[in-house]
Amino acid sequence: MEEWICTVNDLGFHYKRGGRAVLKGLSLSLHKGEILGIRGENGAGKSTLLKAIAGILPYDKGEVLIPKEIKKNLSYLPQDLSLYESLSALENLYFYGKILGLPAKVIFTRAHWLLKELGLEDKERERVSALSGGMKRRVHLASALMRRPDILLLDEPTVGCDNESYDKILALLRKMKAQGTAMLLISHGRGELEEMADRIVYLEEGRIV
Ligand SMILES: Nc1ncnc2c1ncn2[C@@H]1O[C@H](COP(=O)(O)OP(=O)(O)OP(=O)(O)O)[C@@H](O)[C@H]1O
Repeated sequence: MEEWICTVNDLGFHYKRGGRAVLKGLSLSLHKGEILGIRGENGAGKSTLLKAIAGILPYDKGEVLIPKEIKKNLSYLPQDLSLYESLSALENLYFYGKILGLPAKVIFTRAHWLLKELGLEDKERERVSALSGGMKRRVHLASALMRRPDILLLDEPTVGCDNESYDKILALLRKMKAQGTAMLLISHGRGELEEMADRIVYLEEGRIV
């Protein structure tokens, strides 16, 4: 049997506001090094599921099992951009590296590498506010990769991207996979899941069907 890295059993969740159950006994497993694609209609609960796995939402019932040493090395990329517009790409990455407690030298080495991989080496010192939407998406992804994660939770990583940004982002994700990172990937876009995922599951009515 394949080794799992994250198992979700019978997960239930409802938002206080709204009251309706969003996750209704959802179960899934993510295996080591795997990319698991998650599909579902708008409002099916995909983002809610990622937040519950990331530990941001306290679920009502069920369990999320992630080995302790892996849990410390989990990254979550939210759908909404979380960048300081008035800071440069490099300064944003410095900020995220500091949150992780990394030494400055390590931060700069990693940030330069990420920005180069994403085709932004000549934009390092530009304010984020001056970058295109696709370039912002690339910096946003880099912010979640300041340390190589064992598990990466991706909520629409290429939404609104031009072709170049899309290609750069997928190329970096492939590299991360080759380095052993497992991913849960939500996407609506242009065959991204077919291109990237080892398996695709469907979320419907709060469950995987
Ligand atoms: N903070 C919140 N408070 C109350 N209800 C919420 C909140 N966030 C999401 N919801 C509701 O929970 C349900 C699931 O939302 P969620 O964002 O998880 O779906 P999704 O599958 O990611 O949708 P999309 O594909 O549109 O991003 C929706 O009905 C949504 O309106």
